Amino acid sequence: MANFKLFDPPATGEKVTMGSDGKLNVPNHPIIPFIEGDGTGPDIWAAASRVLDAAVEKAYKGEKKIAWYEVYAGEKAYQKFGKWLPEDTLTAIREYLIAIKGPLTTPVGGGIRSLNVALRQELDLYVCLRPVRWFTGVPSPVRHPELVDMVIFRENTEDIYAGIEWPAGSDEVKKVIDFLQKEMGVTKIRFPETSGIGIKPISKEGTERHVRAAIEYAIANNRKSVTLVHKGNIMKFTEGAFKNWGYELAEREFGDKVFTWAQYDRIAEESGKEAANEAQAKAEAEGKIIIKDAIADIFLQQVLTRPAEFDVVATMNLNGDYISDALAAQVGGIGIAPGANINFTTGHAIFEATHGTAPKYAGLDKVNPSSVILSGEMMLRHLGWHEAADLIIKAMEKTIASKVVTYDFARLMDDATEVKCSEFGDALIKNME
Ligand SMILES: NC(=O)C1=CN([C@@H]2O[C@H](COP(=O)(O)OP(=O)(O)OC[C@H]3O[C@@H](n4cnc5c(N)ncnc54)[C@H](OP(=O)(O)O)[C@@H]3O)[C@@H](O)[C@H]2O)C=CC1
Ligand SMILES: O=C(O)CCC(=O)C(=O)O
Ligand SMILES: [Mg+2]
Repeated sequence: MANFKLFDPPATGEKVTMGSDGKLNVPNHPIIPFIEGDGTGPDIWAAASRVLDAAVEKAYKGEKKIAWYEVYAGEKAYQKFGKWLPEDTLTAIREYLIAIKGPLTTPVGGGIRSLNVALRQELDLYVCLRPVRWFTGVPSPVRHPELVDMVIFRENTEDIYAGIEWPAGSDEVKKVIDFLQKEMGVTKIRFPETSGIGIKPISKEGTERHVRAAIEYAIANNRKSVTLVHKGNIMKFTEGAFKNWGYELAEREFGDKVFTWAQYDRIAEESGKEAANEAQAKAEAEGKIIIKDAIADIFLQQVLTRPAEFDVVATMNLNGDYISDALAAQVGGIGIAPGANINFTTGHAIFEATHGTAPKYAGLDKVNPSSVILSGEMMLRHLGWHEAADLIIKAMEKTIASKVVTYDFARLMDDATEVKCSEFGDALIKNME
C-alpha cells in the first residue's frame, strides 16, 4: 500500500484497478477518494453523497457499497494541514484510480494557481468530458432545448492553462520581451513596457490523444459527428494545428469508420461539390462518423441556432472552458452540468461538476446539487454500476417533472416548489424506484 502521511484510507474496501485489456476491475466495495470542495462544496457534497449511496443501496441491496475516503485540497486542506494540495491527495488518487471532487476556489490575478488545473495536470487527466443534455421540464433560454445533446471533449493539460506567464513589469517578462524582439524579430507587441505575457503550448501528441479519445467515444456511443472547434484562422500554429492534426489522425487511425471535411474538400477540389456531397451522404448512410470543424466564434452562434447539428465536440482547454458553461446554459444552467477528467490510458479519473464554488451561497444549503450528483452518476456508469446510475437519472427526471427544484430552476419556472439543496437530495432519494 502507498505511504500516507496525513490521512489514511478506510480500513475496509478495495482498490479499483485497470486491467491489461484497458478495462476497469471494480470490486464490490471500492475505495473512492473524494474532495469536499470550497464554498458551496460542503452543501452539494453532503446531498450528493447521500444520493449516490442511496442509489447503490437500492440497486444492489448491500452487495455493493462505496468505501468513501476523504482526501483534502483547497481551503479545508490549508486549514487542517497548512497545504493547499497535500501529496497524500495525489497519492490517494494515483492509488485508487477513481475519485470525485467538489469545486475549489482560485483567486483572480494573483495568489495560488488553480488546484483544479493542478490535479488534472499532475495526474495527466487529459480529457475533460462534459455531456450536455436536457431533462424534460428544466427551464431553458432556448426554444428547443431538447435538440441539445452534445458531449464536450475539452483538452485538459495544455493551452494557456499550462500557467506559463509573467506579470507586466517583472524582470522575467522583460527578458521574454527582449528575446522576442531581439532574437525572434517580433515587432508587434503593442505596449512592450506594460505587457504581461502568456504562452500557449498546443502539441501534436496532446492533440492526437485527445481527438483519438473523442472519436473512440463517438464510435462506442453511436454518435454521428465529432466537431473540432478552434480559432485556427488567428492562432495558426496552435489552434490551426489542432484542427489539422485532428483531421490527419481521424483519417490515419479511423479511416474506415469516419468521413472528414478534409476529405470532402479534396473531393470537391478534384471532382466538384456535387461529388463531395454525394460522398458525404454515402458515408452518413453507412453510419460513418463525420469529422468536421468549426471556428470557435461561429460555433458559439450555431450551437444556439442549430444545436441538432452538433454532437461530440473536441476542442482545446480555453475554448472548452467557455463552451462548457455556455452550453450548460442551454439546458438549464451550471446547476445541472456534470463532468469528468479522465486519462484513458492509465484509467485515472476525477469526476467533478462544471461549475465553481459559488461563494455567495456557501453554507446556505441553497444551490443545486445536480451537477455533482450527475458527475457521480457518470462515475457509477464508468464503474459499470449502470443499475445505480439509471436510478439517479430516473429520480432526476421524476423530481424535475414534479417541479420540485432548487432556487436556480424555481426562479425560471411557473408553479415550482422551491426546495433547499439537501431537500432536493431527499426528493431524489424518495423518487428512486
Ligand atoms: N472545477 C472547479 O472547481 C471550478 C472552480 N471555479 C472557481 O470557483 C470560484 C467562483 O467562480 P465563479 O466564476 O463565480 O463561478 P461559479 O460557477 O462558482 O458561480 C457562478 C454562478 O453560477 C451559478 N451557480 C454555480 N453553481 C451553482 C449551483 N450548484 N447551483 C445553481 N447555480 C449555481 C450561480 O448563479 P446565480 O448567481 O445566478 O445564482 C453562481 O453565482 C472561482 O474561484 C473559480 O476559480 C470555477 C469553475 C470551476
Ligand atoms: O480552476 C478553476 O478555478 C476554474 C476551472 C474551470 O473553470 C473549469 O474547470 O471549468
Ligand atoms: Mg469553467
